[in-house]
Amino acid sequence: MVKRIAVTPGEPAGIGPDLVLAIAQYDWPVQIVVVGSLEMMQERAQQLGVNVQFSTYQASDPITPQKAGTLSIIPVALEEPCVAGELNPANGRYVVETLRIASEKNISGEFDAVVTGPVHKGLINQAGIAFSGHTEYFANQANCTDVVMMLATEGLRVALVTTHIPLAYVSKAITRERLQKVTQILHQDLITKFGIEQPKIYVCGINPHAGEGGHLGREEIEVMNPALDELRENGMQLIGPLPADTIFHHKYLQDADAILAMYHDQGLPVIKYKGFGNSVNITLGLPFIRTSVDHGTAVDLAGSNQADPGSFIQAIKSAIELANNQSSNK
Ligand SMILES: NC(=O)c1ccc[n+]([C@@H]2O[C@H](COP(=O)([O-])OP(=O)(O)OC[C@H]3O[C@@H](n4cnc5c(N)ncnc54)[C@H](O)[C@@H]3O)[C@@H](O)[C@H]2O)c1
Ligand SMILES: N[C@H](C(=O)O)[C@H](O)COP(=O)(O)O
Repeated sequence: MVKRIAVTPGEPAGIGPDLVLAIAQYDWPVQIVVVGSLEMMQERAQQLGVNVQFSTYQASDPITPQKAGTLSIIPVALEEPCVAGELNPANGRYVVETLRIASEKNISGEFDAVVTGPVHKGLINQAGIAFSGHTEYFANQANCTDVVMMLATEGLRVALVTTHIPLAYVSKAITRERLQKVTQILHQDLITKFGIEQPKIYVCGINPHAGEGGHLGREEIEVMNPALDELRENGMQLIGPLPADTIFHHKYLQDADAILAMYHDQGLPVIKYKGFGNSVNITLGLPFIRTSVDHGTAVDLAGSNQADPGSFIQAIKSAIELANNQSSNK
């Protein structure tokens, strides 16, 4: 059966709309439906010199594969007109509304996945909405207490125990319960979503040199080892905690199905260095499939035809693959 995928362009003043228009230049084996402003998308297409025929999405329409040069859209009105490259906090509410509609339609089963373009977290907060990221927003919409952010590129998957929180809160947020929950979700999804029979997960320490036997921090000894030992007793293959500065050595990577990093800037700089423009951000533990790009809003490039659509294309391909795997596992 043909799958139906919702796509949110994200921040309208950034490159998200440009990326959506770029993927609309190709045929896809799924129906792609944009959730966003029709006027803004038409204006951006004109600015970029791209020809796209828009049609309004109807849930009752037959689900047909995406044809190059066309786009189906669920129109969502901007609060104020958008100029590419000029961030306007007035449109923060519009961005969140597109995410609300996309998540609602995924939770209800009308759609098989959502692929998100980049949003500007600061601007949404300036609009008066507390927002730290799609990961946390979708978890909240789906009533999930624990979800996992994982970025993947050729030869490397990096998952995070904590996501968008200040560094000062990280150590306290890594409790035995949180570490175990994240590891369990990662282990389970590597099996069910990625077809790895016996996943090997390499776990980073929190402190320099994984605490150096307790001389440079005690979280590894007091929290991490007992949490990981309990999971090992249930048959999980967990290696670590290892020093984060050496865990990304080729010797370990060739054996690892995923690296579990303790915080955002411990794991993501490595994968973005290795695969920026080709990596995909996948939220694990949600009741629906969600993938995204590995980069931000790149407001400096909006409307300029210079945005690289590589990561967005990978995010769409990955969503299709995950949706197909999900069907064959049912
Ligand atoms: N998935 C998401 O929603 C997501 C991901 C990361 C960052 N962000 C947000 O994006 C905003 C801007 O973040 P930033 O400036 O740190 O990162 P950024 O990725 O927007 O930009 C960093 C640099 O990379 C370039 N770049 C980014 N994407 C590109 C592409 N597709 N093609 C060519 N060049 C590209 C930009 O021009 C810039 O020079 C922040 O508000 C951040 O929170 C959102
Ligand atoms: N942490 C992500 C990154 O650096 O690429 C990014 O901020 C997006 O996160 P969400 O998918 O939660 O919006």
